[in-house]
Amino acid sequence: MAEKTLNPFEIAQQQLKTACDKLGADDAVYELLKEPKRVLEVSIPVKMDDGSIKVFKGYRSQHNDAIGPTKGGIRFHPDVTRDEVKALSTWMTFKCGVVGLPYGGGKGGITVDVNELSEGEIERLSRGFARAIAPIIGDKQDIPAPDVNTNGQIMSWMVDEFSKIKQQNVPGVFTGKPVSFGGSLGRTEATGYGVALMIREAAKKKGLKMEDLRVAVQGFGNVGSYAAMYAEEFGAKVVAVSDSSACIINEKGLDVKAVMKHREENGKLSGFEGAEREEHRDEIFKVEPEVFAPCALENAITSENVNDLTAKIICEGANGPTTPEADKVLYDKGVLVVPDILANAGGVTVSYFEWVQNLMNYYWSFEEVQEKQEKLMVDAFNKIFEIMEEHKVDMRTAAYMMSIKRIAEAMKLRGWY
Ligand SMILES: NC(=O)c1ccc[n+]([C@@H]2O[C@H](COP(=O)([O-])OP(=O)(O)OC[C@H]3O[C@@H](n4cnc5c(N)ncnc54)[C@H](O)[C@@H]3O)[C@@H](O)[C@H]2O)c1
Repeated sequence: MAEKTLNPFEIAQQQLKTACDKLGADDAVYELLKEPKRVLEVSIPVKMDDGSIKVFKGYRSQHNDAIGPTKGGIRFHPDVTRDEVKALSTWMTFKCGVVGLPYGGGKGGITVDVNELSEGEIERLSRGFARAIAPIIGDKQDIPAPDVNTNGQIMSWMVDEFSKIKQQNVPGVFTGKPVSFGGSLGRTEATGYGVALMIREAAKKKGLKMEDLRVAVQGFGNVGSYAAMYAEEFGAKVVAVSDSSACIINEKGLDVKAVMKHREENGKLSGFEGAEREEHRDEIFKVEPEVFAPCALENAITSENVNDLTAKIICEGANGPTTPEADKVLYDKGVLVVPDILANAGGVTVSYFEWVQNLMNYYWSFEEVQEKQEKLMVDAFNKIFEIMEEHKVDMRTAAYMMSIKRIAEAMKLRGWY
């Protein structure tokens, strides 16, 4: 049966309520967190290449700033709505809280199909959005970053526009910039590296040795490819990876760097010569590994395929890859699901490092960045694992509980309740 689709903001509010109830939090905590503190809706006029004017709708939601400035990406997509942006900003509050970053959640978006725009139109739209949200953002106030269909170039235009308005250079107001323009080394690898770190820690808890692990990774983009590469570097065998084009399988272990090279040259996994077998992309659910890492899109593991999975560990590189129904089945089967808000927090963690480096104007080596990321994420994993065992809940609920407890304490100290 197909799962019920809920408005994303209603889902975020439900998850918040469950965790607040489990924590026994004061009613005021739910009341303070159930709605963003501020949502700005803007109209952005853009002069198109043909001389006409088009007006786009954009949003910036700042969910909670009890712990520090708000932080979260900006997406350019036709499906962007006010409620989606509000939900994503709520989830960012939890994600930052999980790794203990000194931020609350924010998110922004423009309702637009970028495929219909020229590069010049995208630049004018990006600069227009930066001007429109300039009154409420800043390196000590709200720090946006890239998300779906936005990138380092777009962040650079926005930094330039914001700096012109403020009449000073403010590189730390946006993260996800190219390394040559104040970005951090290690950011490209960060999310996948974090996923592999979480696989390693989860395996330790399950009493499994990395050398004995067979890993399958769904999705071979930024997150999936680096998750597979580092899992292999930590000693595991990556037996299958998939993308939209195919699932490639090698029981003896794929050479992940060779797969990355093939994907770079051909734009897809299909046709990789080092595979024993090439199947339909959904065969990834049937390869029976010890670890499954969904790193593609949301709603990948559903009640329809959850019973095909034999993995003992699921590490969610993607956002929202497991439906609530499938999550319950996995919990009942004793599968350890490392939740998205922890497993893919490497990205926002290194964005935080980028911001710190911008504020200091002093830049770290790649090794220093990865070392700092490892410490933050492994500590967070261990703390959440303890909460999970103490309260006999799944790891997702434990992660929400830890995060909400931190925010609730800050709100209490500020005298908000
Ligand atoms: N990039 C980051 O730093 C970051 C951080 C946190 C969370 N995430 C989340 O991770 C997920 C992936 O992000 P990304 O940046 O790697 O995106 P990406 O566009 O680089 O890669 C997505 C990959 O998924 C594949 N894919 C799509 N549909 C598929 C299917 N049905 N079966 C198998 N493969 C499929 C694509 O072919 C591609 O290889 C998203 O949910 C994103 O929100 C990304």
